[in-house]
Amino acid sequence: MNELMSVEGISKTYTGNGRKIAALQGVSLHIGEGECLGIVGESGSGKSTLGRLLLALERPDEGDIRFQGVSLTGLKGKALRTMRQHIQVVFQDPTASLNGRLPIWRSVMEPLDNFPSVIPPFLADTRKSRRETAAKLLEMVGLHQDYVERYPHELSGGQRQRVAIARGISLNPKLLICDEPTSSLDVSVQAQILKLLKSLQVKLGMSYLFISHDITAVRMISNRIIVMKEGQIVDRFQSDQITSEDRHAYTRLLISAAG
Ligand SMILES: Nc1ncnc2c1ncn2[C@@H]1O[C@H](COP(=O)(O)OP(=O)(O)OP(=O)(O)O)[C@@H](O)[C@H]1O
Repeated sequence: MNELMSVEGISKTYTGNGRKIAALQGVSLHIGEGECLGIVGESGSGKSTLGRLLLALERPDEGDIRFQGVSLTGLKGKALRTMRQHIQVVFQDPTASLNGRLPIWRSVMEPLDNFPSVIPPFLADTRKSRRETAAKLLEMVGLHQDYVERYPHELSGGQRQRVAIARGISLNPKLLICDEPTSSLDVSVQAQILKLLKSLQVKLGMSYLFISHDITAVRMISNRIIVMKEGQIVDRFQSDQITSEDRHAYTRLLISAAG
């Protein structure tokens, strides 16, 4: 499997209330092309910080992040913008990530409006019309095209997350960072969203970094899993090795807490 992203020894420290918080300490990992890497750990273990650094929204204090061999840590201006096209994100709370004053089609089109020259193969027939493009993207995430004219408050939580996923895939990214994408949803809706993410990954050949505190959700979708605790990686394994005796005591604790 070709390597898409590699992370070498990254650290990030924040200062809050006059004290230093080591959010990440010497984290190294890689993500292969077409693979889903799961990141699991309890609240505060550094998962979202890792996601923000991989999105180049923040820079690490130490270490390097490479995307297809190119270091993100040194990128600026146009080069950074171009790279962003390939790494997209779906956050936990679709209500916060969608603008409540805009019809759905405008939110879905936001990334494509920022990259007018990008024409993903699955949008080749529709790219001339923004509403048609949005309708096609909604169809890809299992929503009827009539939803293009609706507003976020008219949709359920699961439907809003589908809209956020439609926006996340719109530029045909190589990597989709999913930061707790199912955590705000009811259990039955969570399963549907995981199923959708899985099928889109196969269809579009994307890689995922799937971040969650929920080891059950992570194991359902990931090829490999990394377990984080207090800013460090404490365990890493293939998903089918989750019950192996080699698992770290903390991984076992997460599994037994999940029931
Ligand atoms: N901008 C910031 N300023 C100060 N401290 C921060 C900042 N961002 C994160 N932290 C701290 O860094 C640590 C790691 O936070 P992070 O959000 O990455 O963890 P997490 O595993 O994603 O947890 P959660 O699921 O609760 O978001 C926490 O102690 C958090 O309070």
